[in-house]
Amino acid sequence: MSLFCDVALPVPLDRAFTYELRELEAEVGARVLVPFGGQQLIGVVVGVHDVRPGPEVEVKAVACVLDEAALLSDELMQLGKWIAQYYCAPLGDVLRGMLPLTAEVRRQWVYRIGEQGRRVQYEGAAKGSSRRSKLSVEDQNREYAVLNYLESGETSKISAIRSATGANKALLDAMAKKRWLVREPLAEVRDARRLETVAVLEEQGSGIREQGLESDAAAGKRLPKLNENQLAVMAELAGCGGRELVRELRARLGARGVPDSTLATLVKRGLVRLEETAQAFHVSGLGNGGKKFAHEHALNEAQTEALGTLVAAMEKGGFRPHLLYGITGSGKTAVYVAAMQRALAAGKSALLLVPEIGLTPGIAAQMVAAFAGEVALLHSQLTPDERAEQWHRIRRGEARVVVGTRSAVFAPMPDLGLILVDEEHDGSYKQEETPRYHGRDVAVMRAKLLGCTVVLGSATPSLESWNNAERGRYARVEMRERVQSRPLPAVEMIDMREEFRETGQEQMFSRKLLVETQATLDRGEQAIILLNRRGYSFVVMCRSCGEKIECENCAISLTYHKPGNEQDLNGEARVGQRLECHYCGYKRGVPKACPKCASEHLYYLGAGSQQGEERLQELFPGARIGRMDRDTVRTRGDMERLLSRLHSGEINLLVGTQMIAKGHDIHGVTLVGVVGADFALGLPDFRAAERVFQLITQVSGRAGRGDLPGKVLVQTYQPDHYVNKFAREHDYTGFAAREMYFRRGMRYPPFSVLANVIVQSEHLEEVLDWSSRLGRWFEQRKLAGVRVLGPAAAPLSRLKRIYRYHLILKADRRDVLGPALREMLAVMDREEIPRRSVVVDVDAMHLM
Ligand SMILES: Nc1ncnc2c1ncn2[C@@H]1O[C@H](COP(=O)(O)OP(=O)(O)OP(=O)(O)O)[C@@H](O)[C@H]1O
Ligand SMILES: [Zn+2]
Repeated sequence: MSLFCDVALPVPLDRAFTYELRELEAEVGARVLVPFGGQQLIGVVVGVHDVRPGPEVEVKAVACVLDEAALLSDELMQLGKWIAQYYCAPLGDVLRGMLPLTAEVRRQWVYRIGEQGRRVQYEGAAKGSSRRSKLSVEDQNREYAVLNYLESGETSKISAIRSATGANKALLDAMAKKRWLVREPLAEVRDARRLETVAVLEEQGSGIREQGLESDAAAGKRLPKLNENQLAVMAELAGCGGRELVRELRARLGARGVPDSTLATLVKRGLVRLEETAQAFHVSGLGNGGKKFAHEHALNEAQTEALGTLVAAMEKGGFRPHLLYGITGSGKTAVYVAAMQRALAAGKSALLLVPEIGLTPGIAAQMVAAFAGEVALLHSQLTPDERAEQWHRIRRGEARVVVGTRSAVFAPMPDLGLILVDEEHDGSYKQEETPRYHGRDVAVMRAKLLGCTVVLGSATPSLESWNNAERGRYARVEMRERVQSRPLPAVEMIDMREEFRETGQEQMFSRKLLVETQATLDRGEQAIILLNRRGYSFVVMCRSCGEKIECENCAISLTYHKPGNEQDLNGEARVGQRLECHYCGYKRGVPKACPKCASEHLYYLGAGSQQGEERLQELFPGARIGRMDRDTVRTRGDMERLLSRLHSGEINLLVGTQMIAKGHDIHGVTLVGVVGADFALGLPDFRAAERVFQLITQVSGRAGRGDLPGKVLVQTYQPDHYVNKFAREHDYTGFAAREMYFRRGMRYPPFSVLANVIVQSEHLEEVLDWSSRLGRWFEQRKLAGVRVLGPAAAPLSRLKRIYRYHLILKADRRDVLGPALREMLAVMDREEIPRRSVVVDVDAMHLM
């Protein structure tokens, strides 16, 4: 039995803390509860030993060991340490992110009587309760009751105090504030909830549905006591086949202003019953729009060959990274499924990472169809309880197939034999908070530690991965044809400068796009149009003073939103027209005059998806239009409903932001329009061209996936830009070669390694001071092989009231960048620049 353990805590310090075990036993990789700076924190044991720290350190005792055995395997502990090192992040933060088990520990407060409280109690008893107070007599009496109740000095939970005295939390906290009570956190472990509640429409209730509940007051007449809210609940339930998770139901109805209590009323009246279900997962819309699921296809030649390469790698064993470059519609999913089946057959488990399950629910359905009960899904819309439940299932080996977003790369799978990363180029794999790891790169590292096969798949690989393949670090597997020899769509560029010259008008849509859209709809086919900004207009400018209306908290133009049938972000009431900040969510009414010069000539610029929808409705009154953006799609459910209306053909014209480009496989789409995508070419970020190329290629890839060939029209002001030229030819390889040439010349990744160091504070003076001190230090230090750009104001110079300056570090080699950053962090500590004020973003995806 060891005397001490070293614990990694989620605090911004690059070190572990030593605690005394005092007869407790703790394994490396287990969680413990320990006192830290006046609170109790959960940390992970990273070492046990008998070496007492020096006398200058006060060693406290572990309060509680939360896990009998290690929760994190050796392999995951190693991976965590690698991440901490590589991304310069505190190990405690990394490990906390790897263990999604917060649900198992509920924070609770306990109270005990304080010194001041004793005095008051004594005085009160001596003089009677005549103290002057703003409180009601009732509350004053309650306060005394609480003091009496806690007289013994023991701590007590809020629930116990409340039932004894009637005091609520606000009253207790107010007492703690005037030091009558002492408030302490109590962390307690409980089992993750295993059950979910489902609402089920009762017989009597479904009868109502058949009589046409949704449409009219008829149902209301027959059952005069059902009010509007109750009818809404019944209709929603009927709409999902008479059964739905209560959680989902509440979310959807809540968004329409129906209170939670309505469901309870219906239960009381016997129209709905509640059932507990052990099934934490619920993949609705399991249909596949009449198409076959991935696992039902006999693989074609290219797919068979790709699979052969992957299976051979798995059989050989060892670390084998692959880049699967397969054009849009080449059938990559079927190859993933087949490879995963082979891994399972060999007694291994398989992990598939996807960018955002919510945006491509198709993938979840494909996996559930192929692997049924063997699948665990991990994504951001799980509640903490569900996440914990899945985590344990996976760890017990009950789910040998895991499909999930970024953090699923930490899934505690035994015998992991295959890791797949779909759409490996997607930016959402990068976590934009500490630890700022890249899920794809962590996947490759995990495969390396385990010695297993890893496959990165994409139609538009990141230049980093492409370069790794060119250099032979990754084996390249290619699928250069669409399934069933379907052609890629013809891509045509429409020069919007010429369009303006010829029509003399600035129009959102070109004449050609309108003609082709009409023809597509007339033929009974579907069209989608990309307008990659949400809202109505994304700039409101004053014609007199030239001022753009900006957010109060951010250096960002506010976006104008018209009142729509969409709900407000909290899912509450409907909102009217407003200006909204897309960074911090700040909203304000629409001013009549310029806030700066009071001129009434406000000018709305830049068409967003909401305006696109409105214009299309005017231009094509007969079209059945749908819109897909963050305003219309809030939950997985929203996305599923929208996609099923597309698959069924109920929607024949879809407008939306880049969400529409994400992996959707809608066979009726034959026309894709791209509007205003080259705006992003001008952004001050070295990945701008790569992103625009990916976007155009991916959205083009949605056309012609069924029996009919597709066509793409790209409206642009720069038809000769190389991005547009290569996109027109579907020439990824050509684009990559050209872009590599620039990157090499400018020494940008993949020809250097880069870190963005962002200095931030609410106070501009601090930001200026700290960033210039860091800048001077780099200048004097003259690190060999490291170039430092800046400090300079970040392109987004203020976000959420925080001022931002940055330094960009470029290094030739990884092994000089890491030490340079760590030295900088040490200097910051010496100079007392707070660690939380400096963000170190290694391999930053955005330099904004
Ligand atoms: N061997 C096959 N024969 C016929 N159809 C197939 C075959 N394999 C896959 N498909 C179908 O081809 C379509 C495209 O497949 P999938 O969605 O996997 O493409 P993808 O390569 O992932 O493309 P993207 O990168 O655009 O998402 C799907 O409808 C799929 O069911
Ligand atoms: Zn803002």
